[in-house]
Amino acid sequence: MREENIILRAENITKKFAGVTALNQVSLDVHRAKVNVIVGENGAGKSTLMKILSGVYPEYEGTLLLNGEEVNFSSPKDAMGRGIAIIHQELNLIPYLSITANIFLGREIVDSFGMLDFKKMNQITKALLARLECNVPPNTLVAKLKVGQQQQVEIAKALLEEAKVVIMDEPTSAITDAEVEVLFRIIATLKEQQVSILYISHKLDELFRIADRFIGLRDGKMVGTIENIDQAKKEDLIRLMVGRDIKNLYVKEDLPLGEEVLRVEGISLPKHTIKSEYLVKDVSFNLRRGEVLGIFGLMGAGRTELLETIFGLHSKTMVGNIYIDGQEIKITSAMDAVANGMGLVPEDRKADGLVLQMPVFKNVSMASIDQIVKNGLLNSGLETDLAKKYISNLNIKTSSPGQKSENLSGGNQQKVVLAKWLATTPKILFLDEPTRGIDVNAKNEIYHLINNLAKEGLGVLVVSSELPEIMAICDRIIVMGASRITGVFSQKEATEDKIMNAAIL
Ligand SMILES: Nc1ncnc2c1ncn2[C@@H]1O[C@H](COP(=O)(O)OP(=O)(O)OP(=O)(O)O)[C@@H](O)[C@H]1O
Repeated sequence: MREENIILRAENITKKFAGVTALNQVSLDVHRAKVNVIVGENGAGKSTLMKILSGVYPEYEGTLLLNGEEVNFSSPKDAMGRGIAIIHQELNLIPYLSITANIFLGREIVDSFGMLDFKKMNQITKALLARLECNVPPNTLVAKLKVGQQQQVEIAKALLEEAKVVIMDEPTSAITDAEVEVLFRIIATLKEQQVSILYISHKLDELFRIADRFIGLRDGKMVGTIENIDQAKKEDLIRLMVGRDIKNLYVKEDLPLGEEVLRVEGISLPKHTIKSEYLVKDVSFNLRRGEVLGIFGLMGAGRTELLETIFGLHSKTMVGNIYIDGQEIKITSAMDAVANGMGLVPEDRKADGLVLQMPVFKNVSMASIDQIVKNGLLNSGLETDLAKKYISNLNIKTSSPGQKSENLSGGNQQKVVLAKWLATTPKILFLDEPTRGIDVNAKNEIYHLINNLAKEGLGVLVVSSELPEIMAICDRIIVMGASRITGVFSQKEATEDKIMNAAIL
């Protein structure tokens, strides 16, 4: 690669946190006007590296060169001023400001009287949004936008600063398939405009669509690159990430099923705003011990709302009946659900699953107080042992059980939420997108774990929007479309075509 085609170079970058070396002598090049993809397992150091490149962490060892010139960014603003923008997984917009106000925050245009020139700012915003195929009026409040559109606003912000390098950290984790297509077109246009992209994602299929090259990180070290994408196979990518082949990507064991553990009949959930419309409409199914039942649907199909309704989170507005072990029960809160042997691993781990400020061991034990209280006193030995067991079983990468949960990598935070619910030893487990943000190796581990839970007699209900995942791990698949059930398939009958056709009914 000729020097002028390298926009950004990292030389021997080391970053240490208390007790953890997140990056160890990492050297790599970012190629100009290419999609440079960073791959690696959970905790490999990808996000830490992106944060150094974008000025979030000004303190590190080693050297950064931008267009051959040494740089040291003191803040994200400083990096942005030098043409490096980052689009974080959790978007950073202010919901109750307009798109224009968000885009121009801190660099507002004023007219000759010193007044904010909204006309001009709206015009520029409109033009930026048009470049991104987003036709929403610039004065729309950000709170009213879908996640995909909010991401487009973040990209528009980067374009306004004429960013030369745009860093995207798992940009497709919360957007619809249609929005992913728009994002990929935007990336292609940015490349034509000589913008360089640094991209992180665990979705291997999408990476093959957009990557120009792969850079592998493992345990904080740079392990190599794949430059010749056309000839690369999925196995090559997995080897780069994990350091070995993962043979036999998981397929569910065919286990004998036990008695019915859960049955729901006629579950409906009206919308708060318009009572004649429904988020969940007349859903009935049963779940047996040892069964892994999948719920597939496109975004907005009502899958998450269905799980929440059964779990007692909408008890005031729901209708329908719930039976556990053949007995009808009324569940009016999450506490009721837990007392009746249910566990729910939610989709949004930061909002619903994890207290980020708390150490790992507290998050693990939080829903299992009865197991760690002896004679009315909390037994901290039992509490730590419980955490250690799950840290080991789920292979959670943390410097110690006492580490603050917010310091764990995204994928490892997800595993802590899973541990919290497994520790309650439920008989019915709801998993909502359990492997979002989880690397290919850990995904396999989680699939085996689900299988083992089923073997022990749990009934498992899994919501997933990844078709290959749902087809590999479930005995039976319910498809939802427009708030109702539109198809049910056994693992043997299910094909991608049949499931997709039912989902878009
Ligand atoms: N602020 C922090 N304090 C302590 N340790 C940290 C901090 N930030 C990251 N780490 C640790 O550094 C390592 C690398 O984390 P990083 O978030 O960069 O991984 P990642 O490759 O982005 O993982 P994922 O795919 O799960 O998002 C992990 O072991 C993590 O626990």
